[in-house]
Amino acid sequence: MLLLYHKLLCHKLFFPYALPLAQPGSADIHLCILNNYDYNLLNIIGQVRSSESLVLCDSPLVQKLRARAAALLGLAPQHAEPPQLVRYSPGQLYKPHVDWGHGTDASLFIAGQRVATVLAYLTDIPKGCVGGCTHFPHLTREQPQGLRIVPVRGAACAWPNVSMHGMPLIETEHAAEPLIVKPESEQQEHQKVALNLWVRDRPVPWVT
Ligand SMILES: O=C(O)CCC(=O)C(=O)O
Ligand SMILES: [Fe+2]
Repeated sequence: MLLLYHKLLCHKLFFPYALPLAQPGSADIHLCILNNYDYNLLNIIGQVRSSESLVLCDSPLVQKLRARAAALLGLAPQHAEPPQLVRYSPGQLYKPHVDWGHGTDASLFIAGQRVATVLAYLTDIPKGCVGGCTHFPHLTREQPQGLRIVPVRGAACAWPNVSMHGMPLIETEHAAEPLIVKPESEQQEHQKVALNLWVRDRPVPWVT
C-alpha cells in the first residue's frame, strides 16, 4: 500500500482554499456554518469517535476542493464526496476504523467504494499538546507500533482504501489519537482540525 504524505500536497492543492475554515480563535467552524455552510454535526460520544465533524455544503470553494482531490487520482470532480471537516478538542479521538464502506452501507450501491482518502491537516498539533497523530497500526514494516503521521498545518496524506481489484484493504485501518494537553500548558485554545476528502469509484450524486 502506498501512503502518500506531502507537506506541499496540501499547500499547493488545498491549503489556500481550506485555510479560512481553520482560522484560530472564535469557534471557527461554527462561524463557517453560520456564514456559509449548512452542517451535519455528528458526535457519537463513547462509540467510535468523540470528535466533531461536519460536511461542507456545496460552494465554489467546495467545488475546488473536490476537483483537486479527484484530480489526484485522475478522476472527475464528481468522484469526490463533499468534504468533511473534523475537529478535536482535548481528549477527543477517533478509534481505529477504516474509511471504506462495509457491505451494509447503502451508499456503496450509489457511488461505489471510497477508493481513496485524502486527509489534509489544517492545524498543527496545538502548542502545549501531545497526541493527535493519525495512527496506522498495521503499517508496521519497520516500526512495531505502526505508522504515526504527525499533523502539520498545510500537509496532507493520501492512501488507497481498496486494492486495484476493489478489495478493501484492512491495513488501511487507522485512528486519530486523542489530543492531550500537557499539564504545564498555558495555552487557552487547543484544537486539531483536518479535512477529509473521500474519492469514490463512481460519481457522487448527493449534495449537502
Ligand atoms: O483526524 C485524523 O487524524 C483522522 C481522521 C479520520 O480518520 C477520519 O475522519 O476518518
Ligand atoms: Fe478515517
